[in-house]
Order: sequence, then structure tokens, then C-alpha cells
Amino acid sequence: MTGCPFSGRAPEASEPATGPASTQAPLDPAGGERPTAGARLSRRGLFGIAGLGGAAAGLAAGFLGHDAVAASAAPPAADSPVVPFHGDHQAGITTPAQDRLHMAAFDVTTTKREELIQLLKDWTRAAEALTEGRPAGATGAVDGPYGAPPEDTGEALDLNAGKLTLTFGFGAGLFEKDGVPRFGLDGRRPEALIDLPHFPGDDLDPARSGGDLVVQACADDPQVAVHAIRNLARIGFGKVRVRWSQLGFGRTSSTTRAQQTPRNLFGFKDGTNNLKVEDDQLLDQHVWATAGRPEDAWLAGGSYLVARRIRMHIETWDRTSLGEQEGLIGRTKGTGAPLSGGEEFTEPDFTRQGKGGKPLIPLDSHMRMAHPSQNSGVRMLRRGYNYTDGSDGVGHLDAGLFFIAFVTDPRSHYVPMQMAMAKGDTLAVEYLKHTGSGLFAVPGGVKPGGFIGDGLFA
Ligand SMILES: C=CC1=C(C)c2cc3[nH]c(cc4nc(cc5[nH]c(cc1n2)c(C)c5CCC(=O)O)C(CCC(=O)O)=C4C)c(C)c3C=C
Ligand SMILES: [Fe+2]
Repeated sequence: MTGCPFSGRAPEASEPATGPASTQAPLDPAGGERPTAGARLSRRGLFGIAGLGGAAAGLAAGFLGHDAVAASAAPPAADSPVVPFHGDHQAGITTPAQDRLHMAAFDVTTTKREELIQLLKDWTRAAEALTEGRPAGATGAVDGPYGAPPEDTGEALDLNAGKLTLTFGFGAGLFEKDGVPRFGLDGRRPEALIDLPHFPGDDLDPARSGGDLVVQACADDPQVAVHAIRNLARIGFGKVRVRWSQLGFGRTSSTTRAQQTPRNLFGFKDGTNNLKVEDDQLLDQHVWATAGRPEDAWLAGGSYLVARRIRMHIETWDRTSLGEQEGLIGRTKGTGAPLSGGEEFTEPDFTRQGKGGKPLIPLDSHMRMAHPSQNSGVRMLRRGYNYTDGSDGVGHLDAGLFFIAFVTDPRSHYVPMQMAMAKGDTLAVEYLKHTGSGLFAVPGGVKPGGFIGDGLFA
């Protein structure tokens, strides 16, 4: 597509900053780097070039879509801030977990199938642009008609793509409400898309639970993730309404062995024994959904996303001794090694005993209860984030972990483990409270020219 105004990814992706010192990236207070002058070419500059190429304001959305397809054809360079949107699987599952999250669930308010399909097409075109660091819409934030609201909200104009991934999922409510099928999807609700049972200790807020559609936006810059959700919500005006949304600020998992294991708000390494992109056979077994019935073919390459907002009683935790903390988790706080000995990645030895014949890894420890050996061999790909949402009005931070896991089937890979933990994991029983919940079927990846979940509507 040489010569095509939108061809290739945003120019900043592989270009080092070459401008004068004043244009070099100052440090972002969040620890990342602010975009370079080159990066600034991205959303605004790229669009300007498109205008010069004869595709000025009023450029047909169809052309933009075509071009986005072409733009995605060339894989980005290794140091690129772009994570490809198209593929066999949606990005945002096994792609390296970024530092920031904005997840939003939507209720679909339109009752018309064509409007839902159009929304999914519009979201796809916008996702193709946003994940490449381009603005939403044909005319972006500042190049549209002066007398109309801009198509993009503009707060990401000077930022690069920030490794943005957008992952879309369908909740049970998309298929039926109160037993009545919706959008002509009779009989299409996958059997594994269950209504999650009530778990002991659950204190779920309906306003933080459920949703017909979900969008997980992950990026290395919070403004990029928030911008993406905001613009998708804006595109959906009149068809969908935000039901809940959640910000997350520090990943609590690694999804590749190249990443360092991060820490959760209990101060422990989290994600040590997570499934990772390198475990391809295990991913087939435990993460990718199997399209059991012919009508579930749209789930091939997809997964199920479990989201749980888990409040952590951090004030109580902070008054708990180090020894007790380690016993509750089953690992050391410093290195993350199992209490049976070794290093972070040493396999735990659950038979090893200490003083008085007591197991070194306590029977009620979180790690033991979550280990595949205690759960019929099941594993999951965790992709959660820390969160703090202000305070609770009685002197405590409302802080915790926004748990996200991708599993092949929640009936075998989530419910039994959660049930066992809710009953017997002392960490879960005494220090955690689940306040929000969602389960979504995640369609396979979008092919160039296709749209999110297109197989479901074929
Ligand atoms: C139902 C699934 C799980 C929930 C809910 C959950 C909540 C939760 N976990 C931690 C902290 C840690 N979890 C760790 C390991 C771990 N946790 C789960 C599942 C759930 N966690 C699994 C499957 C595993 C892996 C077990 C294994 O195979 O060894 C760890 C240890 C380090 C690691 O391997 O990641 C920590 C620490 C918190 C704080 C939390 C809720 C707030
Ligand atoms: Fe855990």
C-alpha cells in the first residue's frame, strides 16, 4: 500500500526522538515516558498527511476501514508502541500485560439487531485506529467541521499508541434478557456462558456487576486506555450505556516469561505461576475456548473472561505479622519462593514438613488452594490489576485487586476453584471481599475486513 495516505503504522513507532532537547520526552510521573516529538506526529500528523493525500474531512469511514486493514498488515517493529489488533486471538489476552487498565461493561439499549451489528463494526474500525495511535473517526479531534463536535475527544492527540489493546466480550444479557432471546440470537448463548453462582462471602454490587458487552482497554499510559473507552462509549451513544467501569493501575500478573513478576497491594509477587504466552499447549488446554457445537464456531480462538472486583482489607493485612502473611499466601514475601524452599520459580513441595510435622506450605494457604494439583489440574491465565477507588467513608481505602482471568470454560476452570477458596482459603475468607463480578464470552480475533464477533451474526 505504498503511497496510500494511511498505509503503515504511525511514524513514531520506530523512530527515535531527534528533535532539540526541549522536545525530548520528559519523564511521566507514572514512571513511563511521555511521547516524543516524533510521537506527536502520530494522531494529528498522520491525519494531516491523509488530508494532503486527498482524503480530507468527509473521508468515507469505509475507506478508513480499508486502510486500517492495510495498516495492520505489516507487523510493527519490536520496540513499537503498537500491538496489532488483528489476529487469530484478540490482543489483550496473551499479549504482554501492560501497566494500566480501563475496563467498561455496557448495557445494550437498542433492540435492533442491525444497530448492534453496526455498533460492532464501528467499534472495530475505531479499535483498529486507536490501537495504532490514530484518532477515532474519519476527521479525528481537530480536522472536522468547525460547527460540529469533533469525532475524537482529543486527550490522546499528543500520545503514541501506548501498546493499547482492546479486547471485547459478550455477556449473557446480549443473548437473552429474562428468558427472552435478543437480537435474533435464539439458541446461540454458549452453554459455558453461565450465570455465575453465589459464592460464600460474596457482597456483589449490581451496579458493578454484569453487562451485555465488555471492553478491556490495557495500555502503558492510563490516558490512552481511558481515551479508548471514552471514545468507544461515545460511538455507542444511543445504542449502549456504560453499566460499570474500572480503572487499574499496576498489573498483578505476567503473561510472558520476559516480564518481571509484579506485586499486588498485599506486597506479594503475583503472577509467578501464571500461564504465559510461551505455554502454547497449556493455552490450548486451559485458555482458548472450544467451539463444541457448530453454532459456537464464532468462539474458535476465543476464551471466557472472568472479572471480579475484589476488595482487600489492607488495613487488617498491614497489622498482620510477616510470618502470618507468608503462611496465608504460601510463598515468601521477598523473593516469592514457595515456603517449601528454593527460588521464585521452584515447584512447591506440598509434602515437605516443618516443626511438629506441620506442612511448610499451610493447608489453607492461597497458593496451595489455587494450585493445579488441588484443582483437577486446571490452570488459568490471570491478567488482573491493582485498584484504589477513594475511601469507604469510615477511614479505610477502597483498595484491592481487579481480578481478570481468561479460561477455556468457567464451569471447570473458575467456579470450582472460587468455591473452594471462598470456603477454605483463609486469605479469601478473612482478607478479601468480592464486590463486583462479570462473565463474558470473548470471540476469536478479528480478521482484516471483519468485525468483532462477526461469526455470531453471520
Ligand atoms: C479463583 C481464582 C483466584 C482468585 C479469585 C484469586 C485472588 C487473589 N490472588 C491473590 C494473590 C496471589 N495469588 C497467587 C496465585 C494464584 N492465584 C490463583 C487464583 C486466584 N487468585 C491461581 C490459579 C494462582 C496460581 C497458583 C499456582 O499454580 O501456584 C499468588 C502466588 C503467586 C502466583 O503464582 O501468582 C498470589 C500472591 C490475591 C491478592 C487475590 C485477591 C485479591
Ligand atoms: Fe491468587
